[in-house]
Amino acid sequence: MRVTPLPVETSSPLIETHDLRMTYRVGRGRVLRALDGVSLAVQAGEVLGLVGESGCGKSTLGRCMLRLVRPSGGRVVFDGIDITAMPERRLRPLRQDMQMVFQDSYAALNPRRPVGDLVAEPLRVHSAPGGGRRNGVEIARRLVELMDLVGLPQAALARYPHEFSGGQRQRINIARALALSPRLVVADEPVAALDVSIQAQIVNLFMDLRDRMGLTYVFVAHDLAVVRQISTRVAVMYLGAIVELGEADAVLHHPAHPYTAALIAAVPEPVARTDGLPPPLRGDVPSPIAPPPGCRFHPRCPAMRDRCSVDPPVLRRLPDGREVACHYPVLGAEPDLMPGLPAFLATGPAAGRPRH
Ligand SMILES: Nc1ncnc2c1ncn2[C@@H]1O[C@H](COP(=O)(O)OP(=O)(O)OP(=O)(O)O)[C@@H](O)[C@H]1O
Repeated sequence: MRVTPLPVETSSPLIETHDLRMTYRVGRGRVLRALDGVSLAVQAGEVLGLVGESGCGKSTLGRCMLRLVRPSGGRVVFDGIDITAMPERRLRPLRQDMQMVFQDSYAALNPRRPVGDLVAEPLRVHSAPGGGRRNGVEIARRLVELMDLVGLPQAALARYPHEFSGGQRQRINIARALALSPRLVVADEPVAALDVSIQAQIVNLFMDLRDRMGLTYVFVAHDLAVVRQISTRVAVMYLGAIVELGEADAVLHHPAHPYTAALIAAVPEPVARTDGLPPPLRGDVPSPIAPPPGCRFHPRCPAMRDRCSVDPPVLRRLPDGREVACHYPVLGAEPDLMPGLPAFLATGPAAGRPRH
C-alpha cells in the first residue's frame, strides 16, 4: 500500500530548520559535528523520511526539531515560531503539538505502572484545549478512544507493559504520543526493533493514523523499504548533512546522489530498482570529528573526480525539483551514466575509482 499524498499547504511549513548545527565536545579539544548545516522544511500533512547510515545525524536532527535538545547553531521554526532558544516554560504549550515515538518500545514505559496510567499521563500533565485540567471522566473517555485508534482492546489499559509483545508496546507508545492530538510526530526508527511481519502492521498503523488525524511525520529509518512505503519526501543524510532531498518516488527510484544510489543498492531486495543497480557501500562512514575535506562522501564515491576532494558541494536544486549536494549528480543512476560504477561493483571503491 502506498501513502496517498494529502493536499499539502505550500505557504508555511509546519517545521523548518535553517542551517541547523549540533556539535559535541568529545575531549582533548575535539569537536564532533553531528549536524553541520541542515536546512529543510516539512509541510503539514507530509511524511518526510530521514535515511542514512548509522551515526549520520538522523536522531540528532529529530531531537533538535522537537527541541528535546538545544541545537548549537542555526534555527528551528515550528509553525512559524522560532523555538531554537525558547525556554522550557514557553515551549511547554507547544510540546502538545510535537511528539516523538522511539525505537525501544519498552524504555519509554515505566514497567511498574498500568498502561492506562502511562497513556493518561500527558492528559493529566497538560491542560485541556480550552484551558483547565481534564476530569477523570474525560480522561477515561479519551483512553478508550486512543486504544481504539491504535487497535488495542480496552482491557489493555489495566495491564502492564511486560504483558505485551513489542508490536503491542509500540502501539501503546503511539497512543501515548497521540493522546494530546499532536500535529507533528517524529518517529525515530519506530519499527526497527520489531519482527518483519509486525513492522508492516505498525507502518500501516502510522499511515492510517496520518490519514485519520492529518498528522505530519518526520520518519527516521535506515530501512529503505519502510521509508518508501510511508514517505512523501525523503531526505538522505551523510555525516551530519543532507545530500539529497526530494519526492520519495524520485529519490528512491532515480537517485541523483551516488550515496543514495549506493544505499538503495545495499538493500537485499531492492525497494525501487531491479536493473543495473550501483554497488553496495564499501567501507565505514568516516568520523564526524574529522570529516573528509571537499565532498564528505568522496573517499567512498565510485564517481569521484578531482574537484570532489577539495570543493564541498552545496545542496542545489535540479530541474526535477529535488535538491542534491553533488558536483556530478547522476539522474537515474544508470551504471553507464556513473563513471567507474561497473568496476566498483566488481572490486570495491579503491580499484573502481576512475583515474583523472
Ligand atoms: N550526546 C552525544 N555526545 C557525543 N556525541 C554524540 C551525542 N549524541 C550523538 N552523538 C554523535 O553524533 C553523531 C550522530 O548521531 P545520531 O544518533 O544522530 O545518528 P543516527 O543517524 O541517528 O545514528 P543511529 O541510526 O545509529 O541512531 C554520531 O557520531 C554520534 O556518535
